[in-house]
Amino acid sequence: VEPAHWCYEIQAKEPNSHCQGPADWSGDCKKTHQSPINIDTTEAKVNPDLKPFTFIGYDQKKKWVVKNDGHSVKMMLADGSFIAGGDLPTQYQAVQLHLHWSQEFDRGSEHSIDGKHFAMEVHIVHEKGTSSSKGQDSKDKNAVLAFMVEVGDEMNQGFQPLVEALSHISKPDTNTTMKESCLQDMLPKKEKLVHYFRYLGSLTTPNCDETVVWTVFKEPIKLHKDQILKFSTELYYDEGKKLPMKDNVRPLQQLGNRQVFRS
Ligand SMILES: Nc1nc(-c2ccc(Cl)c(S(N)(=O)=O)c2)cs1
Ligand SMILES: [Zn+2]
Repeated sequence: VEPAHWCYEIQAKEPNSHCQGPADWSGDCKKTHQSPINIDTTEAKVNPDLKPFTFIGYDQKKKWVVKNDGHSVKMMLADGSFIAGGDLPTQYQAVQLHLHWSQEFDRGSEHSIDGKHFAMEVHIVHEKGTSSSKGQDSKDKNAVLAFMVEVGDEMNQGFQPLVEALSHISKPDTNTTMKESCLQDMLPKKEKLVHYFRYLGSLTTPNCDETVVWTVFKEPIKLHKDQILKFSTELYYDEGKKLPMKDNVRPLQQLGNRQVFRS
């Protein structure tokens, strides 16, 4: 019998789902330095070493490949974009951008800030340096930049290429090529990215490896509600297009003995 694949609660509670919901995730998912967490801003300690980031190649216009991987929608960023600064030990190479969301705009983010959840959360996943400099399972093998998404009253033009691609990848394990776009146009203005929270945690998907340096930016991305709703109405978890892809959000994890810092 095949080992059950991991899934989110909304999928696990379907009759005959046979997939493992968050409570049953294996790997490192039951360890103590897990993500996501609630960020209590009053408890966050100012760290003057948390300097602004340098974004390299984030302004390059490309026709990104984007896929529905059955858990989220993922833009493949390999070999062009990097980050440095932000008190990271070296440059990190961007690997992929994906999102987490709900149809309810107050429960679509994985992290919460002072108990507030947002409509969506954007994750840009980076890997340390180049292949040669990568240690095995070092605590900072990955760096994820997390951006909250709020409902705004204007269309976010920078997100349109991604939003327009969704209808072409409604089924899991499908991909398509987006119209030309650049990462920079999808993010808040650089000067707004000086305020962020920092802590050491994990992937929020199995095997939940505790190898992530998390950066959660204070400044949210604003999308029009119709743009946000497109993720829940165009994408599906299943081949049969019976289960709309939404609530792909891992429950909050305990902070434990960890300290959250702030720039
Ligand atoms: N949809 C999928 N997302 C991942 C993944 C891989 C690496 C990371 Cl770091 C993350 S997350 N959510 O912690 O940013 C997710 C695999 S499959
Ligand atoms: Zn994620």
